[in-house]
Amino acid sequence: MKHGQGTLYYPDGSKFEGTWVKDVREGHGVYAYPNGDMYEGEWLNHMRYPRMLTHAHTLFTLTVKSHDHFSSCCGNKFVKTPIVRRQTVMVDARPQQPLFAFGVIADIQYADIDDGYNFQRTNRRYYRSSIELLRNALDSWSKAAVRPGFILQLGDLIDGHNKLLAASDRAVDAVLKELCSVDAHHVWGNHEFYNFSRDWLLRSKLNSTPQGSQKEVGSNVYAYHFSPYPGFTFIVLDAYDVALLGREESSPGYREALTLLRRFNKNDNLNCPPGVGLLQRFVMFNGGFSKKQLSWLDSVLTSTDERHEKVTIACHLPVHPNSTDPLCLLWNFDEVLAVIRSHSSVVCFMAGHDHDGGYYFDEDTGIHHVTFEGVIETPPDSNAFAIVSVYEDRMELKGSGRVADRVFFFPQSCRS
Ligand SMILES: Nc1ncnc2c1ncn2[C@@H]1O[C@H](COP(=O)(O)OP(=O)(O)O)[C@@H](O)[C@H]1O
Repeated sequence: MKHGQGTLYYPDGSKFEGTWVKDVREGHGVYAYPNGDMYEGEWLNHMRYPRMLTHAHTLFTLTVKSHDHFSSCCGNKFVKTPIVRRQTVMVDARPQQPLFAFGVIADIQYADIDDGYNFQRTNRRYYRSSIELLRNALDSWSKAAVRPGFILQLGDLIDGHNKLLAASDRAVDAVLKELCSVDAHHVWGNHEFYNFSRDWLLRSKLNSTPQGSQKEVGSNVYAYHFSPYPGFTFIVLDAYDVALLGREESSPGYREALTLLRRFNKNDNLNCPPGVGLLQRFVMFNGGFSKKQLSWLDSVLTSTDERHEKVTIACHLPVHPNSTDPLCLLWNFDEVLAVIRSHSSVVCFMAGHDHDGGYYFDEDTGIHHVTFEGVIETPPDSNAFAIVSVYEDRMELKGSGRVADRVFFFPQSCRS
């Protein structure tokens, strides 16, 4: 990961020399283009600073917090030097008050059991205290200057261990009781399917589809969209639409997913990743989108493009390889990237699943890909949640604990 002062040489012959914050160009830097052009100035979220300020009338300074525990070399081309702890950037200050705000939390994985570890035994898991961290998040959201209008719960609400202990109902009731005071939009993750069938989930309180849009994609797919504020749409996607999880072994859906998975994964244990690199994503605890869901997404985005809206997508599995460990990537990530890249309205893609979190700004499209740090691997004395304040030209994410602060500027093409 690039963090601090350094120089990166790009394959096209260009070069950036300046400051990085968790792989993102931020602060002062010089970009040399292959044709000899140069830009020296301030950078934020990978973007040249003046480009983002074309609409600004008044300016104020915003201190962006950065974590100080990442500082390693990227191949042999990144020169590591001391890291930046804080930086001051300038942002458009016209809309002092956000239009609205929302909360985000991922991978709570609550279970009333003692602490444990992930499969590789590299990260500790705090099953029992994860519900306490959810309470911290709810308390913080309730005291925010602009209270979140809704919460994006990015999946894996309770842990698969509950199934083994016949405690699934008790655990999900306990967590949903905490969430009853907020308008939560629930995304489904692999642990939902360890505990419950797809039919059960569709009939449960974990189905947060708004009234009226129940059958838009098809009766068995859990995907919908909603608009909390004029000009802004949020889309919840079903990452296990094509998957072994949640399907009866005798069903056509299971057989179709098994055929696909077996093409890439020859291991007896299908949770054991095949090969290296991006191939690792072909494991049973991941899934993908059907053609039906992709074409529904395409049609929703066609409408949001026409209305010049800003779209945020919520999904359990990340879809950009640079925003996650490849082990956690959606099976047909390339197909969904092709769809969202063909539309101008998508500004942000939010996911969970990879508990270490990740972030990548796709410069070509202006889409921010954020993977949220998981509550389950967050020590009881820390936190992992965010509040996102939405303005006309940007979203400001204020992270707590392991979640870093970020500013997501909207691409020019989205601005009305
Ligand atoms: N390399 C692996 N080989 C075999 N099984 C694995 C491997 N990695 C994970 N698993 C299994 O896959 C499931 C999901 O893995 P886990 O790391 O617990 O995912 P999550 O982060 O969603 O909790 C678990 O049942 C785990 O034991």
